[in-house]
Amino acid sequence: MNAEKKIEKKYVETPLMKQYYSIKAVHPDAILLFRVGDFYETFGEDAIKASGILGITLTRRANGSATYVELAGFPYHAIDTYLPKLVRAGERVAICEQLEDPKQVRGLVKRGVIELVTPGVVLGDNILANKENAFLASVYFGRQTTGVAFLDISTGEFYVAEGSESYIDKLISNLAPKEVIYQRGYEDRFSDAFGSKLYTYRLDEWVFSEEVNREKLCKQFGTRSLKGFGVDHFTSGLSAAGAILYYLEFTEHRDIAHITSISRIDQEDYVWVDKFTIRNLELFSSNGAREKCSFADVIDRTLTPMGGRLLKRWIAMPIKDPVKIGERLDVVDKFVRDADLADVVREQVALVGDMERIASRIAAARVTPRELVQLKNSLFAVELLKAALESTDDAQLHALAGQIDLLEGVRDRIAREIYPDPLNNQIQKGGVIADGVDPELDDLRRIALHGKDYLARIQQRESEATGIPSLKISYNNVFGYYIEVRNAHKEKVPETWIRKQTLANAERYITEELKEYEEKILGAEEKMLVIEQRIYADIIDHISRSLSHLLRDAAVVARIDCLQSFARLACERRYVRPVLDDGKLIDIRQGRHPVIETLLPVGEEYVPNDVMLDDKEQQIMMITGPNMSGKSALLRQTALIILMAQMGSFVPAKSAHIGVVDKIFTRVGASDNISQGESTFMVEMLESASILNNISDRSIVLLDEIGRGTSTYDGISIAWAMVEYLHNHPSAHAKTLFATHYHELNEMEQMCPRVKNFHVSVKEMGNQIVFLRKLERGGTEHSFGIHVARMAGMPVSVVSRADEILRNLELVYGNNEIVPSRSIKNRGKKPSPSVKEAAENGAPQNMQLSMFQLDDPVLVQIRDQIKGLDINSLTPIEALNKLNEIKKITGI
Ligand SMILES: Nc1ncnc2c1ncn2[C@@H]1O[C@H](COP(=O)(O)OP(=O)(O)OP(=O)(O)O)[C@@H](O)[C@H]1O
Repeated sequence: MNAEKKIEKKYVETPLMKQYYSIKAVHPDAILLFRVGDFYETFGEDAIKASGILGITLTRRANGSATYVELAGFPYHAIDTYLPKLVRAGERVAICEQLEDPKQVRGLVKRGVIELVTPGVVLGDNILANKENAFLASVYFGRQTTGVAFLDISTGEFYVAEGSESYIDKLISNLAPKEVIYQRGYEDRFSDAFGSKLYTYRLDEWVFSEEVNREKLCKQFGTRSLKGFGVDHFTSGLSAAGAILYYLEFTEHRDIAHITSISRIDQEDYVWVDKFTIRNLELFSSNGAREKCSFADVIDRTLTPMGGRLLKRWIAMPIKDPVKIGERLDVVDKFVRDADLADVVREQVALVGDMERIASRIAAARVTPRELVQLKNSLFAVELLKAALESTDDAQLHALAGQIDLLEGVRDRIAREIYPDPLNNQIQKGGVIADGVDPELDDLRRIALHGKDYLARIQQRESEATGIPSLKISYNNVFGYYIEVRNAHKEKVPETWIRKQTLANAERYITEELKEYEEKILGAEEKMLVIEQRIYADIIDHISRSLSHLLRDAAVVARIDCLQSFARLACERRYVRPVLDDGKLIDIRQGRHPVIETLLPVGEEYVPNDVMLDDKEQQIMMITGPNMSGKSALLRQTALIILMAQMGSFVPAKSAHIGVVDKIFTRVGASDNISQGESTFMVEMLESASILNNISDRSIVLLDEIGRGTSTYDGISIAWAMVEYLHNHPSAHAKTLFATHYHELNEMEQMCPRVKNFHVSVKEMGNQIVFLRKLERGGTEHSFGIHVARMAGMPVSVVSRADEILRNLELVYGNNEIVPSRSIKNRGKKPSPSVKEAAENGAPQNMQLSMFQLDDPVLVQIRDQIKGLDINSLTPIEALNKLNEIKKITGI
């Protein structure tokens, strides 16, 4: 370590490295891309990391015999390729530029960090995904509540909320931020509340000062208070929101005029869809997944990036107000019924570019000429869209049209002043501002243009005068315009020409005339660039004044895009309009799974099913059925249909009546939290506990194979108790679909009047079973697990051994099931066998006493008679023999 320090010290001695280390000291946790000439260089630890992530060569720069520093760099123009890779790898990247023109300065050039790119603060198109928000979240643990704010700097969307930590956790799952900032010192609390998978950054407590942050926000929005945004009463929420503005400054993102407002997220407005449900319903594909077959992928018919992003939010945050849902459905309905209107709308929406991201790039003065042209085209399309909506007699559509601002001033200015197809996409290179905008620019262009003819004329004249046919006039940066002559004609070159360069088979010369011309033309080029840049900056400044209108238009287009997407899907897939109300009934007729039905092989039809739930007759549907029969699919499709209805979409069913739901809870299958040190079963119990603790009478609960992760007895007991709890809860009759392999639970129907048994039907054909996938009333007796094992290609010996064991067990218990757990079944039901009965029926060798009830008379007697014997390992027959022996000896 000491040796390394020494090495660094030596480097500090060179002026360049001294400068490097002083800048690096300000950004110790970022990879510093240090601009040196045409290269970005990284040093030391940064170089080791960068070379690993980017696959670029790592070298050691020697400094004397014993000292070195690692070095890895890449050409500056490759930054668009390399920066996204570093950020995607979760690195923070500080871009350090030369702030002076090296040609103009002697000695060391001034350098400074111009931008700190972190996973949550990204503006570059090449890092951002089109249809995905890139939120930065900020969490503040306040005294009373926890506050949270979300900002997507690339679109200007800014939200604030506060509440319990589990609510904030839900919001974090809904908006999936790329980075979360929070107070230093709260590390344990943060990971307890939100897990350890998020990319986080900690800031000092003072950054979250409520008072300072209120002021900061008002300044940003140009208002006196935050009342107008309806967020004035938030305290910890505003602490979190202000910290975001601080963080933007900290990362050198100061051009944020596009952040014009903040909206609050109210818990009461949205359906509770937590991270378990997002995962269990496979709402979104995980990052980097190749196969795009999540729910979001399958239903997305949006045509704009804005629409795509909004759709994701609608999926994760469905709404609860039947009136608002009805407003969305009305528009979808209109598009479904009026195909011509839908076509016109689609045609125009498809022409609209990413107005939100363009707005952010205008604010940061990074917008490219082609993006401006795209903005102009978008505004023309928006005009036609508005006209199409106004041409209808629909009040909703009129209201939407009313929110559209045509921004003619902006649109016409771009149309007038920027070439429709700019020659360059960088204003620095010119060829962007149209003719006729600036008389001086036009004049200079004429000179430059005629210059070309002029050069062509000189070339022709000299060629004729010297008799050198291949003579060519070209330009390079070193000595400007020159005449190139092939060696074969060297002798014909006039004496007045000045030789500048000798190539392998040619010579290059300059002449007085060319020099003069060069000064004139180069001066013109430079002047033109200055003028073009000035006009461009003025156009951007003009548009900057309309950013809030631009963003409002973008929001309307996004909304229309989502609604047309729903309509298109409804037509493609024969979806129907759901009926929503405040009632407690859920009645889905012939519902289908929106994803599975699209993935079935050709020729296979999805089997639709009915699901009816209410709070009086049928609160809990207990669904049994063999493995693979379709239980999970049925559970998920029910949740998805409810979610779609509350998003405002049509649904895959023949009809659907949905009494609005406030929370969708799901507990399905294994989880991936095992890496965090929790067992599968622990995760199952944690999730189940969270469900039971949060249900209301408007909730829908999906429980799939609860108890599977533990022993049969424990599993059945827990499952049974959970159903009882759901059924008997005094105030919350949460509607529940309960899929299980434990047929014993069918007995609950007799004890709990709102529990109803169903099974997914199959047909047995010899050794095979055929899945009919139809949901039918009543329970089942068989698991067919061994059939499924056979179908899966298990070795024949295993399958037949399993068959044999099953038959033994059936023999012992006299029915199909092994459930000695009489604490559950005792309630007026036929008891499971006792140790004595089991022994007399010839219990198999693998049956141990631990499987019986603790108060079994044989067990009690043995325990009383033989202290210290490990009776659990005995079989029932051994136990009975032992007991008889003892009785003989003791004579009891
Ligand atoms: N209604 C249906 N129509 C057509 N195919 C279906 C239907 N339901 C399910 N399937 C198909 O059957 C497969 C298995 O369904 P699912 O996973 O729901 O079974 P399961 O009963 O939950 O099984 P297990 O108990 O083993 O988890 C699905 O992946 C799907 O391809």
